[in-house]
Amino acid sequence: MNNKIIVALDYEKEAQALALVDQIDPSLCCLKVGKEMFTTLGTEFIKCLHQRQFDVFLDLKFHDIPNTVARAVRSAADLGVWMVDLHASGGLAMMEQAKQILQPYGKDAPLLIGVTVLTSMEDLDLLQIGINASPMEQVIRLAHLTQRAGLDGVVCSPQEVEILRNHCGKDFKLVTPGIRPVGSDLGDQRRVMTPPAAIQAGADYLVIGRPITQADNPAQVLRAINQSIAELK
Ligand SMILES: O=C(O)c1cc(=O)[nH]c(=O)n1[C@@H]1O[C@H](COP(=O)(O)O)[C@@H](O)[C@H]1O
Repeated sequence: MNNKIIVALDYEKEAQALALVDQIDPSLCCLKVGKEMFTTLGTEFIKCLHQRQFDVFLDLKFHDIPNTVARAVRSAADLGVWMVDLHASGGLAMMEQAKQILQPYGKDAPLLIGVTVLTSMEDLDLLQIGINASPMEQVIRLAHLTQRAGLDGVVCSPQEVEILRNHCGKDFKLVTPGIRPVGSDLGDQRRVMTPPAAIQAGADYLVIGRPITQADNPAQVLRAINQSIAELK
């Protein structure tokens, strides 16, 4: 898996998503299907992307009792997705059970990733939900818990990557949304970095949505971002 870019296909309609997908090559990026498109289109859409040879990150951020989450993760594995995620704040038992259910899949199991603190959140947002810690402190705490449960990595903001790399080692996957090329709109993202800066900090994968999907020429923007990363030493 050499692709560093995961394009977040956050579109209302299948035709909009396929208009982009059909212009690009699977060597350029992986694709993320999230709550909007999965709720509208379901598993058929995942199969349609697999037919086009793309690796798919099923981003449904499971968060429930251990039994329910583990069974949902097994369904994702049966779909053949490359990566699936759950909220690390669901706790150790939930994450351990989800990891456990993937054992029979061996090396065909999807990467199982824990979401730490959403990239849209800052100190005050955490305080409002009763967490009296900075995003950095909370991300580190949840990353340790995720690693203890045996998961493959975490979703965090690019701003936490450098420190997490030291805490969690080189093999722990760091997946970072909150990516904004210079000059692009922040939208609801708060803890952000540019694509080259996130890669230089040590991110394994960059999740990028609107800067690509809302562009006049999404395929061209994707190629430009890949180029900006390829130029890094
Ligand atoms: O798990 C995610 O992918 C995710 C976690 C997070 O903390 N922040 C975050 O933005 N995301 C997702 O990453 C994508 C970012 O999209 P843009 O803000 O449009 O680049 C969206 O599909 C979000 O659902």
